[in-house]
Amino acid sequence: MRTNPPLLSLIAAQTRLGRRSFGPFHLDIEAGERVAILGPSGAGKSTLLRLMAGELPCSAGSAALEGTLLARSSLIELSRRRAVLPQSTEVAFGLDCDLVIALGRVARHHDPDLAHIVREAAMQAHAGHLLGRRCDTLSGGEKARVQLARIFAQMWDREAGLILVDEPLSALDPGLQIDLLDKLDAFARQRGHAVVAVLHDINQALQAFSRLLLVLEGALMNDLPSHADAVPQLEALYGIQLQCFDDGQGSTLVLPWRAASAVTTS
Ligand SMILES: Nc1ncnc2c1ncn2[C@@H]1O[C@H](COP(=O)(O)OP(=O)(O)OP(=O)(O)O)[C@@H](O)[C@H]1O
Repeated sequence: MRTNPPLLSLIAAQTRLGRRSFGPFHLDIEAGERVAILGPSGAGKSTLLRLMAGELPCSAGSAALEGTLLARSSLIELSRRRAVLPQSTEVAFGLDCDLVIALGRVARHHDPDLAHIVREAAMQAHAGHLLGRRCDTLSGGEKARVQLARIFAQMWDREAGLILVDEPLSALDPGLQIDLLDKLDAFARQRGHAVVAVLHDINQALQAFSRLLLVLEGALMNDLPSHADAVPQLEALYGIQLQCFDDGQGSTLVLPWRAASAVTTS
């Protein structure tokens, strides 16, 4: 019998945006898990992530972090236990990158290692060379690295927390995508953090994540292990055919092939 509550627990959780309702979502995230959220554009992936983060309220059901309702947690409490990298993060007022990364630690009253942690977090996110630069002068990929460094700084000296990221790699070149995904994984593994990521790249999800949440039309269509067996559900999710390849290291790679409707009519 389990004694501890799950790291994150959504129980029939629903939320609303305008007239549209999302959910009910019913799922647990356990400490140290690697979970990818996949689905077509506009399906509700970011909305689910924001519900998990406590950024959107539950209109029904509940969302709890380690047994405490998100709605009853202060922002300072939440920032100690979970970090969020949203899809777009525009920085106003031309702040320095150092300051943007340090914002990850703003909830701490006493932070004697701040400068060291900001520097180390920047190095891990390949943003060390950007320290001292104004954030509003950076390219999209450079901004993404600074924001990832902010998350690293926030969760640097925490254990078994939750990292929620929304398309963290989409502005990066392929080499940096692979490298930063490895860095995020290593960072989280060293500290026992769970990672939940909204992704558009099915191969990244299959290779670097152990569980897939498939979201369609505002609802959770499937919650299943990240494995070649998930390919039929992925095809149904996107309405495409996926050709599968063995990567020679025990994982499956997929190539989007054509729209499912085109297949049936040909
Ligand atoms: N404030 C809002 N009011 C009304 N509708 C909204 C609001 N914010 C988002 N939506 C709509 O809710 C739906 C889900 O949005 P969401 O950002 O969760 O989708 P997504 O799956 O993350 O999409 P993408 O892959 O394109 O980023 C979209 O149709 C979007 O237009």
